[in-house]
Order: sequence, then structure tokens, then C-alpha cells
Amino acid sequence: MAKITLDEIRQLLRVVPDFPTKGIQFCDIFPLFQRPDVIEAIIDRLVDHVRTQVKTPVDVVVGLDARGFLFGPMLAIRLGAAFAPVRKQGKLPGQTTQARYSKEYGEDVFEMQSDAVQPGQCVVIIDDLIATGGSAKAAEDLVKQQGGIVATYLFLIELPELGGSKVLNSPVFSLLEF
Ligand SMILES: O=P(O)(O)OC[C@H]1O[C@H](OP(=O)(O)OP(=O)(O)O)[C@H](O)[C@@H]1O
Ligand SMILES: Nc1ncnc2[nH]cnc12
Ligand SMILES: [Mg+2]
Repeated sequence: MAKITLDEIRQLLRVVPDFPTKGIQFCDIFPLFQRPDVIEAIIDRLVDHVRTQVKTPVDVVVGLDARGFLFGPMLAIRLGAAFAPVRKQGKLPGQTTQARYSKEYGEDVFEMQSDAVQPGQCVVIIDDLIATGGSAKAAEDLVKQQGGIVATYLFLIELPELGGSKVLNSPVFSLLEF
């Protein structure tokens, strides 16, 4: 069967004006999930990228609450890695570390369980989309607080006008620019 192209993936995305606040052009990824073949193609491409570009075995895939959870565990299974969630404040039990951040349309606090990443572990951070990079940078701060090493960031979509990848301190791979 022919490989699903990036243009086919892009055409399935839905732009919703003025959501969640006026002036934001919201990129809705959920139409992709009506197509299991497309989701499989996305995961295949992300796995290929990690296998070819990350030279050490990945210990932990860190996914960002909530849309990063849609891709993180699937990627972790394929890489034979653990999955660890970064969650919005107040959702994780036990001891956690915190990082406050701003994103394209608001502010929030992220938390990670203190034993989720061990010192020296190789970590891949994944989310659906990077806009300003505020969310991803906060996740990086949490991984580093625990002594983890961020090998790469993975995003399905990058909004390049917002310059998010420039605030991050490890290589960024985005499947699509939008
Ligand atoms: O690069 P930034 O400006 O930080 O924005 C990107 C983040 O914003 C969205 O999450 P959001 O917290 O809005 O919602 P979610 O819980 O649906 O993932 C998106 O899923 C990214 O996580
Ligand atoms: N424009 C946008 N569309 C979807 N998710 C986002 N997260 C931050 N900015 C976004
Ligand atoms: Mg999110």
C-alpha cells in the first residue's frame, strides 16, 4: 500500500478560528483519529526519526497532558521505553516537581512524579503541537530537575511563526509545519 504523505496528514487537520479565545487559530488534530491508518503512519514516522537520529537507547518517553498522551504511550511501546506523564497541577499523587509556564493562550503549572525519570536516563519529550514552546520548555525543566537528558523533542505539528523551537535546548523534530 502507498505510504501516507505529509500532505494527506495535513489535509485532515481542522482549523477552528477564535478557539479557545478570540484571535487564536486552533489546529484540531482529532479528525486524524478517524483514520487509524493515518495514526499508524504518524507513529511509524516518529519511530523512524528516533531510531535514525537518537544514538543511545531511549529510556523514557515523556508525554504532555493531555494531547501528548495520545501519542506518547504508542511511541514508548514501539521504542521499548517507559512512558511518564507530565500533568497539569493537582492530578498526580505522591511527590512531584513543578514548573510554571505560559503557552499561546494562557498560563499553567506542569508536574511530574519525582521518580518518573532517573539521573542520566535518555528521554524523548512528545506533544501534539508546539506553538510558543512554553509547555515543552516546562517539561524540559522537569526532566532536567530529575537529572534526565533530553535527546530530542517530537511534535506532530509546529506553528513556526511563534518561534517555539528556539526556546528549547535539544533538537526538535516536527512532522508538519502549519
Ligand atoms: O507551545 P505552547 O504555546 O506552549 O502551546 C502548545 C501546547 O498547547 C496545547 O495544550 P493545551 O494545554 O492547550 O491543551 P491540552 O490539554 O488539550 O493538551 C498543545 O497540546 C500543547 O501542549
Ligand atoms: N493554535 C493552536 N492550536 C492547537 N493547539 C494549540 N496549542 C497552542 N496553540 C495552539
Ligand atoms: Mg497540550
